[in-house]
Amino acid sequence: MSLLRYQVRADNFTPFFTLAQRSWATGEFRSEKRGLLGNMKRLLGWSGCRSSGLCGCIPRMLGRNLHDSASATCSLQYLPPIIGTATLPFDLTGSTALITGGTQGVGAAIAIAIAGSGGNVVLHGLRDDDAAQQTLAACRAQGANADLLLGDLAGPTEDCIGRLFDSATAAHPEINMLVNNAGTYIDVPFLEMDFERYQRTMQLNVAAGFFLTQAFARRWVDRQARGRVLFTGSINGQLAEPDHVAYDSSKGAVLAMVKSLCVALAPHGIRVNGMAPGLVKTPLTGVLETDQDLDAWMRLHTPNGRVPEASACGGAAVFLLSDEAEHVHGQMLLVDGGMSAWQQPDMPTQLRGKLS
Ligand SMILES: NC(=O)c1ccc[n+]([C@@H]2O[C@H](COP(=O)([O-])OP(=O)(O)OC[C@H]3O[C@@H](n4cnc5c(N)ncnc54)[C@H](O)[C@@H]3O)[C@@H](O)[C@H]2O)c1
Ligand SMILES: O=C(O)[C@H](O)[C@@H](O)[C@H](O)[C@H](O)CO
Repeated sequence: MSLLRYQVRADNFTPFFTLAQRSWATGEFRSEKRGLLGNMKRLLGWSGCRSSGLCGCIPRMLGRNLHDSASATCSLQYLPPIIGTATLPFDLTGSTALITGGTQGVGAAIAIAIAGSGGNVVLHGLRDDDAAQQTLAACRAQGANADLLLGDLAGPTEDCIGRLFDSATAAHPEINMLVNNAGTYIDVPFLEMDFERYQRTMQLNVAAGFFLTQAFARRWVDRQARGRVLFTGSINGQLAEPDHVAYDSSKGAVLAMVKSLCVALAPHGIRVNGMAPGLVKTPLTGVLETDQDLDAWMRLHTPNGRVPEASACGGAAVFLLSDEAEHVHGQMLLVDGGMSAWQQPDMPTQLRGKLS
């Protein structure tokens, strides 16, 4: 049993703190959970909060967001107003994520953001190459334990999922977050699409995430562990493109799966959400680096005028995985610069004028 005395300015925690904003919370916190007090100190350090020699936090936050069986007491003291806003750290300390397709692109950006938020990562990818090694190094540079597992998730479902699940849980039994990110698109006009390419798209983009989530959910339910699952969807799960019928169908399925899994797994304490990028720069969309016309067209059709690096997806992923999103279930968060909010971006102004 360890003891932490705390004194914290309440306006640093307004999202959680329903009491008077101009106040100090002081009190004691006892925990039997190893490492939790260290986490609390780190959390408070990050939020720039002043402490009374020792660090601490409000009991409500401890009880609700860290799921600890801790006891805490609290008293309040009225203080003059303090100007400034809180920054809330999304702390993943003590968590380990398996990220499929985590070696490059969007998956690597998610991995690096998780590492930067205190979590550990197990990257999964098709090959061990320079990109994979760079991502591992970037995660380790942030203090994370980082491992790499390889395998092809577009193969026969039970074999490839079973192999990844067995090797990941054998090496990292503590995995409590699954990021189903690996995906591919095959850009073929609908009338030319064949069964083999359709099936490969669906196997990787849909079936792999379905069965990997099932394997981890069974494990977490058995162990009464609160797992978290994040899918990488796409804006194409909600908006169509002519030559993307298989891809769009797969991402539409991911959107529906996030909602269905939420309903199936929330009663077990498992949270499932998705993050849907618009167009971001990754090896998959490498043409953007060389094709100025395409890049310019995409900027023109994105309200914030940007086609960002994949790192733009990291913050949304970390938020959805964090305890700060504890009541966020079954959502697909679009990270698209506003593209999906823009109705008929191609309509010329003179035609649009006729509508008004
Ligand atoms: N780049 C974008 O603009 C964009 C936009 C929306 C959604 N997405 C989605 O983001 C996810 C990642 O895309 P990206 O752009 O980073 O792609 P990418 O090609 O840069 O990276 C793909 C990752 O998946 C892994 N992978 C590929 N095929 C695999 C297989 N058969 N088995 C196992 N792993 C495999 C690769 O090793 C790599 O780590 C995908 O689900 C994609 O649909 C990307
Ligand atoms: O999911 C994705 O990989 C992206 O959304 C792409 O499909 C782009 O949106 C499209 O290529 C632009 O036209």
